[in-house]
Amino acid sequence: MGETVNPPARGGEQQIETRQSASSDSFPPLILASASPRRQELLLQIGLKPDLVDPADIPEDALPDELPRQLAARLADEKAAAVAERHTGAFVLAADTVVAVGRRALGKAGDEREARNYLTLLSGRRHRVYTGMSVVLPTGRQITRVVSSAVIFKPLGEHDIASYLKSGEWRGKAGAYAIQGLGSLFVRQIQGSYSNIVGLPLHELAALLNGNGFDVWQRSSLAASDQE
Ligand SMILES: Cc1cn([C@H]2C[C@H](O)[C@@H](COP(=O)(O)OP(=O)(O)OP(=O)(O)O)O2)c(=O)[nH]c1=O
Repeated sequence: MGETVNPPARGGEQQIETRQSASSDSFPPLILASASPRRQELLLQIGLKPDLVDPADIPEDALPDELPRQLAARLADEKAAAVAERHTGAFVLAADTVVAVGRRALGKAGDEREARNYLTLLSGRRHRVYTGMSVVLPTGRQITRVVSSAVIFKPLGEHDIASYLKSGEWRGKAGAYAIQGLGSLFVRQIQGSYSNIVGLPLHELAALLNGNGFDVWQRSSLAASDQE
């Protein structure tokens, strides 16, 4: 399988330097179908540098009566499928993170007012974070999984909310907060995967990849080079 990926140029696409290890040149490329810097950072944390970042551009609205878990799965699935159409013979990875309060899904807030509503809703409560992840394999087969974590927020005062909104951190984050940033000040407890809340559940991703022909230890730049 060739390692070079030369898709047609499009907005938001980012060519990443070639892989570190010459031995990896024969591997099918890894394409990250995501514009989220968090997902790139999480992959780098385990030594995986995508060969290409090619974000999907799909509408992210929920369908009538669609539950948060289903929404996360469907969007991850659609993102991976859309990008895989542009690339063959690659591992194409996409994800979608949704914050859920009961049956209600909170995506990214559109403006400060909506962000305030979300934070008010989350204040003093336990909620769930679902990340759907979907991988299209070089064979064309697609695998989608959803991972769920629970988060308990402390009760938020007006000073907390106003200051957080002013920080701007809420932008582009499901549920209008970032656990990896100032949002951590609100988090009393979590149950389940931390990386899942940030946007990509690393343990479950590795299990999925390892079980489907992508050896994470072998492809990680952080693992010993005699892993070949
Ligand atoms: C809950 C939470 C979400 N998030 C982020 C992860 C995702 O980037 C974002 C949810 O939006 P997503 O639609 O999942 O992802 P995205 O639009 O940023 O990128 P793409 O669709 O191209 O993959 O919220 C955090 O960074 N920290 C958190 O604590």
